[in-house]
Amino acid sequence: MEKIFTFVPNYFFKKPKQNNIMNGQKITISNGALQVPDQPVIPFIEGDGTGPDIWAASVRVFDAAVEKAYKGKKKIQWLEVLAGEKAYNQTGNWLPAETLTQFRDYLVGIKGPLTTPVGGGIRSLNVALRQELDLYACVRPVRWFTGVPSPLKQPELTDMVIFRENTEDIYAGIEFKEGSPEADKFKNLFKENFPQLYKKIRFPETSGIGIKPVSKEGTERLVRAALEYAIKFNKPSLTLVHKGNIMKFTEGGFRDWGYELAKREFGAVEIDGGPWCKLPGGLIVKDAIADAFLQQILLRPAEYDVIATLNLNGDYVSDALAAQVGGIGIAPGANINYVTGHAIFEATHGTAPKYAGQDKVNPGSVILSGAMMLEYMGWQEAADLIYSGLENAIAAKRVTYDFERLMEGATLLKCSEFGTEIIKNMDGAKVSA
Ligand SMILES: NC(=O)C1=CN([C@@H]2O[C@H](COP(=O)(O)OP(=O)(O)OC[C@H]3O[C@@H](n4cnc5c(N)ncnc54)[C@H](OP(=O)(O)O)[C@@H]3O)[C@@H](O)[C@H]2O)C=CC1
Ligand SMILES: O=C(O)CCC(=O)C(=O)O
Ligand SMILES: [Mg+2]
Repeated sequence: MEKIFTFVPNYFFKKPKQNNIMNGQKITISNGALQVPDQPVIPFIEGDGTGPDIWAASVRVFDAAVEKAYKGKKKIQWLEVLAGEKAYNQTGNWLPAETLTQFRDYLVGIKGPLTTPVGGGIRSLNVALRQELDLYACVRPVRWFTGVPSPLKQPELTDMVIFRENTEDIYAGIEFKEGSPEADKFKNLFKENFPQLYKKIRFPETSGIGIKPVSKEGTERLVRAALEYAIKFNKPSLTLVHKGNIMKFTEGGFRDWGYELAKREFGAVEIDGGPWCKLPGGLIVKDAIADAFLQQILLRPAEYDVIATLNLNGDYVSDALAAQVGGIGIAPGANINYVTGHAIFEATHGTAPKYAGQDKVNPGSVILSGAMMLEYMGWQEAADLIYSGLENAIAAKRVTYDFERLMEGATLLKCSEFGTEIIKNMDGAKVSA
């Protein structure tokens, strides 16, 4: 992967402020199980754009939920780590090595959104974090909370969990810029070795070139995680989403390797000669071509439960599905390596730069990502308090601009006020998560 570059030596800049984590301990993993101390140190990245507003609201919610659930017995010791514009301004480096070290050492972390310029400039820091820590599964649950405005007549029928492959595909960042010496060199190599294929490039002189690696190994670990999730939560189906009719050896490979894994490791047998198959417990493994899938999720969402897909498809599907249940203001996610236990939780949305510094946007996605993190840590009671606080705030129609503009009779709250509203409404009632 392309390295994130440093322009200026670190010592030239002031050191980032360190939090007081004196009493904190590391989360560890033993025999595949997380060991979570009562005062875990959790690194966080505030994020660019609207990130600081969202983080300020979210961290108050996390602390209040933990305090209310455990009455001081448990407490998160937050450790700020730098990435993005704040890191560049303070250290001259967009993604300091220390940040990666802290996420590696402390195992579980959370982040706000980070800016990626279009066209030139640095490559995505979000993608870099996932690749450097090998967080191969991007897990994005999509479900409707009662009262959230939605363009669908029956938004409650959309209840899916996306498992997006997070380390391969065109996100590997292997690209050659049109007109560059590297592009010319690559095209010459290609022409020499595959003259017939080279002829298929419509405008070879003016083409930028990208490479799309998709491996059996990468597919299998992602599909395995999705199948294990589907079995654990008794889901009726898993759908492999791909464009394998066109990209036969990458997206088509993903589909074939997914089915093979289901049969080999999970005992699936073909239904009516395949390719759909069924696990002994009844779980159906099926597949859908990505374009058709995007219309099916709107027209027949109830037919889909767990989705396993490649990196780019997963990116598109995440925002499309989020829109069905209220938008990306309320779409959480996690980047997880289920073998090492490393995980970084983050929203599906980006920095929403036009709203930066206005204390305006919905902090719900980061707050729900934090609730996912608490569940991952086994702190279910605190997570449930967050779910109940959020559901009650929405039921009272006291919401941020994205919901308020679509709800009748709603009260418009700022980002920070919505955080406070969630805290006030944590009633401890067990809700569906
Ligand atoms: N994981 C990450 O850190 C991600 C980073 N990015 C980066 O973010 C930057 C901006 O990307 P962009 O394409 O504008 O996408 P964004 O997700 O940042 O914003 C697009 C639109 O989504 C809505 N939206 C986003 N966040 C919220 C929120 N918290 N509450 C309510 N509505 C919200 C807004 O809609 P409306 O205008 O209707 O109010 C906003 O204009 C880019 O640099 C991109 O690379 C993008 C995605 C993920
Ligand atoms: O890294 C980015 O800027 C975009 C990432 C993204 O869209 C996503 O993770 O969903
Ligand atoms: Mg995206």
